[in-house]
Amino acid sequence: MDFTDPSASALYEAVVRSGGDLVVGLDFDGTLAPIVEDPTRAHVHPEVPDLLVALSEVVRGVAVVTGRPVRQALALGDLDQVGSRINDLHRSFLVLGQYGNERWTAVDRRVVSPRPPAGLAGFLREVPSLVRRAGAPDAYVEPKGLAVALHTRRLDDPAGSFARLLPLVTDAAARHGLAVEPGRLVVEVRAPGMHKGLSVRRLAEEWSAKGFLFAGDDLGDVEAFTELRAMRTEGVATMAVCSHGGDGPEELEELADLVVDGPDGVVELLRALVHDLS
Ligand SMILES: O=P(O)(O)OC[C@H]1O[C@H](O[C@H]2O[C@H](CO)[C@@H](O)[C@H](O)[C@H]2O)[C@H](O)[C@@H](O)[C@@H]1O
Repeated sequence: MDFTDPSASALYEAVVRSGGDLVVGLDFDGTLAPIVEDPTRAHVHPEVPDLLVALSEVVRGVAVVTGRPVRQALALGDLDQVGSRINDLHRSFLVLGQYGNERWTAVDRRVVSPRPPAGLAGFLREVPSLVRRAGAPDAYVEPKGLAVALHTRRLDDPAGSFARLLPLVTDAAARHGLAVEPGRLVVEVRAPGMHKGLSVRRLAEEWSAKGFLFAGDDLGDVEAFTELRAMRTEGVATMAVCSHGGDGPEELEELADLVVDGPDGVVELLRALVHDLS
């Protein structure tokens, strides 16, 4: 792997030195799977399944940490099958869904999840009026069990619709005691209190990580990147990788140690990691 930035190169070498004590956390959409118009058709890059298995053999653990419900990520990423293969090798693999609220491990093979937040049913009743008032009546509404995501990517004016929808949704979510998670032409409403930063911290503790590499592409990954910075001051070798593409947020790029070119770039990096750790 060629690094143009010497500080990224030094961080990568430190992460590689953590070897068998390294944890790799990977976001799903925009990181393992290219962004597509229809969220039900977001499949992982074809090399991802084999790479996750190969990676699991040379690191302490591999985790997919996503805003998606676990079951969706398992289906779209063929991750159930990946989990079986990794389990057969007696290595560690898990999927944390809905920003860490749901958990699935290759050993237990069942989704552990809390109940939907109390305010969600009330918020859902308001959705038709919210999208109408935002001039986005055809926004795609993605029910997620513990949350709901409102997508504007397939509308005539995706960015304008998103900008009009966000304040209305933020106000309604607050009235129902819910949190708002804006993303790439999507705004999600969910329970407060959990985010990818906490997920990263707990994974590092669970797997006694001496190194942690995390790759993500969206605002929902900001807390994970921030947590990696904190862990670095505590002596853990960390690297935050931004999977750059199209409408991804500048804020994440600014926090990143390395910016790669979308899922293709993530795959190239994971390939290098497997090679350098073997
Ligand atoms: O944490 P992630 O794995 O990145 O999940 C975040 C959200 O991703 C999905 O939406 C995004 O990807 C779609 C498919 O490429 C795209 O159409 C949409 O515009 C993106 O925002 C997913 O649908 C959401 O539920 C996730 O929360």
